[in-house]
This record gives sequence, structure tokens and C-alpha cells, in this order.
Amino acid sequence: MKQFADLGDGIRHYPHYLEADIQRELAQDVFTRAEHLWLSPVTPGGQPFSVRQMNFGPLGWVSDRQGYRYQPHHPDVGVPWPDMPATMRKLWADLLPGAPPPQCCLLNHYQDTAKMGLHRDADEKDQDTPILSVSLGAPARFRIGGAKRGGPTRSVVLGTGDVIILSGPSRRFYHGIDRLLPADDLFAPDLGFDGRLNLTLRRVTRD
Ligand SMILES: O=C(O)CCC(=O)C(=O)O
Ligand SMILES: [Fe+2]
Repeated sequence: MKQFADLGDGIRHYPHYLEADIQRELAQDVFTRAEHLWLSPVTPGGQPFSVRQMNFGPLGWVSDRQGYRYQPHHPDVGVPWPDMPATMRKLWADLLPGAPPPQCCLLNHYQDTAKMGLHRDADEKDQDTPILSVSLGAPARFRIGGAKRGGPTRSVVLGTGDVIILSGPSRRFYHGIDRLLPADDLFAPDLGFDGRLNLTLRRVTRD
């Protein structure tokens, strides 16, 4: 069992969990298969996100003028989302033994000043199975609060190859990304892309 920092409330941070060559393979696979399929999401109110997004796996999270939802097909081209990377399925099985398999691997690609405001992952019928997320590339400041908006928050730097799990009470906590941080050369293998890639695994349905 690799070391993790227990941040309380079911938050587990595994720094440098993925080796550099695995990170490189994962990034190459993801960017190759996501090419031409990236989405520029907008909120239902029409505000653009500063990240671009894509999904792998049976269900993908989509945000547009019609609302937030999960669907089995890419909204622009109508094809099923590409298969979930084997590395991500293995991570889930290794770190969350006994959990039902993930149904969505959401990609968030952050460049320059991209960020993500505080939100809860609330569109899944399954609000109990943990969320597992991987960071690749530029480090970022991840912010996490509590179950109610407006309460105190804390932050943790997520570096390349890090895994964070939100389980237990923290599955329903507000969280977001403040901003990208300058790369730390000691832990910054060249992964062949700019900015930061986040891959988030979630269970969506309750069955
Ligand atoms: O980029 C991250 O680490 C967080 C992404 C996130 O919270 C989400 O996609 O719901
Ligand atoms: Fe989230």
C-alpha cells in the first residue's frame, strides 16, 4: 500500500502516486484519443468554462444550455465516448477495492489562467461511491470546503502523478481549483502537453 496523507473527512491524498513513465503513457493515450473531441462547455446560463473537457467510459458529463447531465454519447459528433484508459480502471480497482466500477472518466484540461469555481459533484445518482481524481502536468491549488457553500475552506497542492480520493463525507463537499502553479522541475517530467490535465473517475448510477 502506497503512502497517503489522510486529510480527514474521507479525503486521501497520494502524492506522486503514478511513476513518470506511466504518467507519460497515460497523457499520450488520452491526448491522442481525445483529439478533435474536446468540448468547450458553457453553464446552462451560457457562461463559458475556462477548462476544456472530454469524457471516456460509458457515461460522460456534459454542460451546455440544456443543463448539466450524463449521457452515453458525445454531444457534437454523436459517437459513444472512447473507452476508459486501462490505467484509470486499474487505479480505481487498486485504491477502491470493492467499489462498483467507475462509469465516467471526465477530463479537464487547464491552460494559462484556467480555474474551476467551488462546486459539488451533484449530478450523480450515486452520491456515496468515492470520487478518484488524477492530476498530470502543471501543479494546481485544489480548494476544499464542507457540505455547505460559504463555510471555511482549506487548500492542497496537487502535483503531477498525484491522486486524490473524496470518500465518506467529503464526497459531497464543495471543491474547486484556484489556479495553476509554476511547474516544480524536480517532479515535472515532460508529458508532452501544456498546462494541467485532471482525470476524474465517478460512479453515476445507483444500481
Ligand atoms: O481539476 C480538478 O482537480 C477538479 C475537477 C473537478 O472538481 C470536477 O471536474 O468536478
Ligand atoms: Fe468536482
